[in-house]
Amino acid sequence: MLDQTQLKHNAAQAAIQYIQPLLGPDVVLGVGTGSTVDLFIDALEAHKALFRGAASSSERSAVRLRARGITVFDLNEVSAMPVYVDGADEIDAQLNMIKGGGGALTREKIVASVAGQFVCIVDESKLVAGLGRFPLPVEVIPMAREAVARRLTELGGRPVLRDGFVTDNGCQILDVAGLRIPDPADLEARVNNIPGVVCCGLFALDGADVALISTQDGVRRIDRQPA
Ligand SMILES: O=C[C@H](O)[C@H](O)[C@H](O)COP(=O)(O)O
Repeated sequence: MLDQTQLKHNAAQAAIQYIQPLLGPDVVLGVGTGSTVDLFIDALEAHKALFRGAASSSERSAVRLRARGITVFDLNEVSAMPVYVDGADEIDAQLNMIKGGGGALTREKIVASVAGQFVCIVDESKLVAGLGRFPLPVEVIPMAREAVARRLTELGGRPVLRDGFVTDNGCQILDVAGLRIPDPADLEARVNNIPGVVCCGLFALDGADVALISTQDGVRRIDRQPA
């Protein structure tokens, strides 16, 4: 029986295999944030001669990348990247996700938007029939926090401030339990439209293109189906 760390490790290794044909001397990879991505970064070190560097979705991952000898580029220096690799807190079979358990959701969405494809690496505990058990992280501008919280309550949620946490963008996170999410893209648009919201952790308008889901029986791949 593999434990969760071993499952995450296998997902990270599967991502290394997946990206290998995409590597080249000019290639900058998009690298996400979290404990699964930490293992991906560690595995990436052995291949660092085969690509130019990485653009990262957090200071945490940037520090780890540099410690492994991988050059980290400011996203403003990067006009294209073939692939972005990141974890998720929940993912459904349509490859909609909830992300932001580590608070990096906004930069994750930005870096992913530059990439040709989003490869999501998770262990099987993250695969759900419907999103919403994991409280939705919402990054807010601090002066708008209470106004945003009231609007999220009107949407049926129970927002709770992530106490003492400041994002890489100097903002705060509301974790919103209780939301019903029958249509993830619709809710993503609605939450992102609330004044004072920087970004919410739903990734449905642009979900993952490929999921590598690590199970006790091996890594299962799901490709996004055309709409
Ligand atoms: O902000 C954090 C990210 O969205 C992570 O990708 C997500 O929380 C999953 O992290 P982990 O791999 O540690 O479960």
